[in-house]
Amino acid sequence: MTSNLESARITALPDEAFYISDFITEDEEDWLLSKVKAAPLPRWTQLSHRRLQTWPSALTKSNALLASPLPAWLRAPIIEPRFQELGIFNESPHKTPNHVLVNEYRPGQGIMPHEDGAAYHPIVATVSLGAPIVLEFYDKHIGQDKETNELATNRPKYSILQERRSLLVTKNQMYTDLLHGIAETARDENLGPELICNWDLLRDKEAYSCGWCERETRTSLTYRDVRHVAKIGNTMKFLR
Ligand SMILES: O=C(O)CCC(=O)C(=O)O
Ligand SMILES: [Fe+2]
Repeated sequence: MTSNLESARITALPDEAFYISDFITEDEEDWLLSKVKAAPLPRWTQLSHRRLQTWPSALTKSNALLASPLPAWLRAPIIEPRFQELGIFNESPHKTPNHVLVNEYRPGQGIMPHEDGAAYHPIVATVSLGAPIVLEFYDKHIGQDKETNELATNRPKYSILQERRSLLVTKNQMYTDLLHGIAETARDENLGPELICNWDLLRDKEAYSCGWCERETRTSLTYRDVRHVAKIGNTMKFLR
């Protein structure tokens, strides 16, 4: 896949991650946000620190997806043609994402460091809408830092600033060997070329020249390929 994405590579990272700041237009962003808002309230799962929609549906207990197409508004123009042109999912089992999470974070909200696990092929493509946010990556091992006595997981190993309308692709060891999370804060701080791995690829560095950014509501569309798809008629064994 990487040939078409090579200019978007985040070279400060040891394994594969790519960032495209202008992935969708402002009109497309407005339209996508209106589609997210148009979903009926029961589509949302309210968690304590964010809310989310799961398309086409939540995975079964055995981590299978019940075969069902993604809605048209999540397919075009993001998958067709843009992901296809970039070849992002060329190496994944179904050659296309079949599952999308819509996460909405208000100021002060976030997601605890976690890994996405074996249900998905290790490629994640995230489109950011509405406002910038910092995604942080942590070592998996919880150990004590000898100098500071802090738990190692308290400090991110890498930080990526995701601007609104951007695409972030992470794969392989970024997926399997690290945890990722979003701090529960009203303000992202320490923004600058030292700590933000994709600083050179940002659309608007000036906006962060003060070193911080006040959070506003940020919505993400997280595209992945679920490995196991259960066809209708064959679903009963997956539902058990
Ligand atoms: O909102 C994001 O960018 C991250 C979401 C995430 O990590 C997840 O839903 O597993
Ligand atoms: Fe995640």
